[in-house]
Amino acid sequence: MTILIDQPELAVEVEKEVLVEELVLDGGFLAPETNSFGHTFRAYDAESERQAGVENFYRINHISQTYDFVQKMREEYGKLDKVEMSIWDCCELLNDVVDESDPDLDEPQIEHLLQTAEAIRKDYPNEDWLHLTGLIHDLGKVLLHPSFGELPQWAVVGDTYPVGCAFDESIVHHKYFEENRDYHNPAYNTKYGAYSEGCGLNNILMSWGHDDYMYLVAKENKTTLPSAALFIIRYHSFYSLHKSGAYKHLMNEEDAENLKWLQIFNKYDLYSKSKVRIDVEKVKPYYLSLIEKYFPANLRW
Ligand SMILES: O[C@H]1[C@H](O)[C@@H](O)[C@H](O)[C@@H](O)[C@H]1O
Ligand SMILES: [Fe+2]
Ligand SMILES: [Fe+2]
Repeated sequence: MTILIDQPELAVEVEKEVLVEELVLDGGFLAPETNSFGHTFRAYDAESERQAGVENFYRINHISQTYDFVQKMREEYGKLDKVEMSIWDCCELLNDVVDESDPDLDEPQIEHLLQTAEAIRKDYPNEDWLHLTGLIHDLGKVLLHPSFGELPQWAVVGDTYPVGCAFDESIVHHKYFEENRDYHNPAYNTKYGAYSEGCGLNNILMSWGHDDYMYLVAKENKTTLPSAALFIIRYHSFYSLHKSGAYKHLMNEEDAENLKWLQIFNKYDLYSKSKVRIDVEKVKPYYLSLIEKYFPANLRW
């Protein structure tokens, strides 16, 4: 936040400066340096109680996410014929869900949704669409739930990446791709593979999981959220792009614009992970009002 003060009298200027500082300190979101296990964030090789489980998760994920698999899942889940439910009821289903791919968090996922949204709210009080994006960005993890098909964790959570072209070295635990069938297929293992320069992310297949699923749900249920929100939901786990800058040759101009919002969003998604719980009942009325503004009462999932 920047407040410009034009030619103030000296005494008043000092007073205002103190005020501005306090506002920033109290109100802004401060990213912590370490996670709740005492490590830096996303330290996939650091010895910690979560390390072995997370690495095993990525081993199975990298072996199993193939071009064919993704095609089948998109087709099956694109039907949205599993459940009819409101956004908030879905959030509550995530009460029981813990994400096995995450080295930084072992709290139930509903806490992560609220922690993300509330952190954004501190820095962007007027962007209500971004608050709601925070709340729903991981809602696709309901795929783990029995009524949504009870998919295994490797097909729901973790970082995502394109299939149908070479797996970039910056992807977490890259070595396990050697056991992926597509790694040995010349149609899929070159820089462009099944794609072409600047074809746009909308035209590539991403490994299947909660991002693409929630994107499909939001789009097909005709959300009125802006396109940046849909982009954030769809690509927030695509760290090799938004953090490492890989795969930029597949983006088009619109992707480049939306990427700016995703990079803002990522700070709150990653660094709000903590053991400090949000009081669900206290913030619920605010989020219900946003859901009502941007979504129908019941959605097809
Ligand atoms: O472990 C995490 C978690 O599954 C997140 O929801 C996903 O967005 C991240 O990319 C991933 O690293
Ligand atoms: Fe996520
Ligand atoms: Fe998240």
